[in-house]
Amino acid sequence: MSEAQTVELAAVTKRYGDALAVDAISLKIRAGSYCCLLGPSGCGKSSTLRMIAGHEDVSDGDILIGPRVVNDDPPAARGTAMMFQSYALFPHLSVAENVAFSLRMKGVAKDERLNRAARMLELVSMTDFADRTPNQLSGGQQQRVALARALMTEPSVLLLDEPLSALDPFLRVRMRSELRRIQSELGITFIHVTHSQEEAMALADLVVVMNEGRIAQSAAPREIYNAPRTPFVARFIGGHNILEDEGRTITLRADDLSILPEARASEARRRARISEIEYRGPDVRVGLETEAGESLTAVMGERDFFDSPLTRGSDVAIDWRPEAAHELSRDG
Ligand SMILES: Nc1ncnc2c1ncn2[C@@H]1O[C@H](COP(=O)(O)OP(=O)(O)OP(=O)(O)O)[C@@H](O)[C@H]1O
Repeated sequence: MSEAQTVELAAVTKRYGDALAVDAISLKIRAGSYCCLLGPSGCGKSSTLRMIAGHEDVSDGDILIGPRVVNDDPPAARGTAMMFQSYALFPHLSVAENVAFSLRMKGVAKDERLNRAARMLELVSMTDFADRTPNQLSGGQQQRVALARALMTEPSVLLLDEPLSALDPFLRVRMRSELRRIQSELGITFIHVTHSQEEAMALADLVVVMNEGRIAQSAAPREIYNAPRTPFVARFIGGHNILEDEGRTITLRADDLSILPEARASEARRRARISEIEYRGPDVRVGLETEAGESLTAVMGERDFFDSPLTRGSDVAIDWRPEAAHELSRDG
């Protein structure tokens, strides 16, 4: 495998005609790290990935891979490889031949290319399927083959565009841990586009949350979760309340909100009425309407909830530790 490389974006902009898809974003991705570009549909994450790959021109700004500006390099000269959402395997070739295909194009001798393909199939735990054709594989298996094929070119940066979105939820979680294992075994840089905050949290060293062509926040998953910077980030990653408190806009994790008996209202920060109770297995989500008309959510561990169950329509008091509140900046 090649050596891992840093990827740096310096004020990178993408326009399609008059439409601004990516708006002067700057970002440094450490060599050998796992980065997730996260955001809702249309926020510019795929355009960003395609510009790094060289499948899309940069309208403005620079893309650096390692020390080199690659804006004008063709995709094959960048040391990147791309894995797509649709696996695009050749139906008439065996798994081993699919994986070895890029080497065949380069004129590498058959023995050597099949040897290298075998090593790659071992990495993705597909050795036993080498002689099958793609239509004899499950979705998850096809995806491993596509991953092995992308890695055959020995990229220093692997780009993955929604690689798990076609899988059922069970397989998605399994492949997620496989991706992480493969990335740490190879030690190369992975840049993975997703709209799933759960996927980004589980995989990434660096989560880059995008909104309307800009970076809303880029940080380690725990920092994003514990201290979202803007209302957009807090809403998008979920599990947070946003409220006005003492002239500030603050965010509070739903599991940092304590529900107290109404009798303790004098020592609590808000009075509220329980509007909804949702059982979710490991925990229970409690919807609350405060006297001031705010809709808040508390999440309690399943056992804690049933130690002293609450009922819909009852009046309670709510409180939080001061250190659980984080002040938000404005969006944009
Ligand atoms: N080839 C194109 N021509 C014109 N506009 C485009 C093109 N590709 C993307 N766009 C627009 O640019 C914006 C960003 O698109 P992009 O595909 O990068 O977003 P995304 O975050 O990856 O969304 P999704 O998750 O839906 O793929 C969108 O408004 C989209 O409509």
